[in-house]
Amino acid sequence: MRGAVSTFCPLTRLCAGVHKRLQCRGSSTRCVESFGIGPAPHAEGVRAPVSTAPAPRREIPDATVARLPVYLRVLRTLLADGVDVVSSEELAEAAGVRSAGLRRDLSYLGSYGVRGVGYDVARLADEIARELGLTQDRFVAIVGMGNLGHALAAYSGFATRGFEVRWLVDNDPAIVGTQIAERCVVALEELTRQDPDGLIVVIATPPAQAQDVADAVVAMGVRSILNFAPCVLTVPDGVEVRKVDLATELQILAFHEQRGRDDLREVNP
Ligand SMILES: NC(=O)c1ccc[n+]([C@@H]2O[C@H](COP(=O)([O-])OP(=O)(O)OC[C@H]3O[C@@H](n4cnc5c(N)ncnc54)[C@H](O)[C@@H]3O)[C@@H](O)[C@H]2O)c1
Repeated sequence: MRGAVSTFCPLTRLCAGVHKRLQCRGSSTRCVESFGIGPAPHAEGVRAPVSTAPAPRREIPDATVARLPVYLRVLRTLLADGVDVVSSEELAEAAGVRSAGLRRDLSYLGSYGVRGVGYDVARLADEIARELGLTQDRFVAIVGMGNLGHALAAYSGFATRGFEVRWLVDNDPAIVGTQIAERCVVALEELTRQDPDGLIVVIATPPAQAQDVADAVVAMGVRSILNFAPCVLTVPDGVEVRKVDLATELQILAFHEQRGRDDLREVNP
């Protein structure tokens, strides 16, 4: 059935070639939805598959997920500048990626743009935000209000990307109750009494305390942790931990720089 619709789909004609570019997988409904052009009449004798079942979730590679926030940032800047449509080349250049890679990334979302026209900026931004789970309110709790915690609390970039820093947490009685970045620091016990829905916990404690903090917030129902402490956290299935380690990034840069120098020496001994 899917093959039959793919072969005879009248949208090839109606979309003036766009449908081919979509590499139709047999669903003209999907084509209509992808381009927001409204339902199309179907050729005689050809029936579009009608399904009310939700489309199966497509696996998205981690590398693509990592680039989606970059695309979203660029798209929101374009929106703020009043740009309605952007070509894949323009979007790719602004995001610092190749346009073929960008098109492949966006194809995982079912976004193929319109040939010769480009992507609808607002629509694509919405799609990416939805895919990233940013249509739900997200709150951040920073645990550990030392040097790093202070810097993170003062960082305005969370709010501009839709993350409200709601809780600043420490276990030092000298710090609990003080104001940092116009917020009152609370004890960890206070945080664990809160609703975990939409909460992401940032751990900025010394490594020796990070597992205890992770255990406490997992027990309250938190499912997302961003860990700055240089240690491996053990968490149950269903809890996602991302690790940030600037020193590791520097080591990777050092590795590539050394490789580059070695390559040059091989060319010009
Ligand atoms: N990933 C990175 O790139 C990166 C960069 C800088 C620092 N770090 C790491 O971030 C962490 C914090 O660094 P820092 O310089 O801010 O340290 P810091 O000593 O200045 O601050 C740590 C804070 O954590 C609090 N704390 C300790 N145990 C706690 C607990 N159980 N509950 C709540 N609060 C607790 C302390 O009271 C203190 O205020 C360290 O693990 C450090 O190695 C990582």
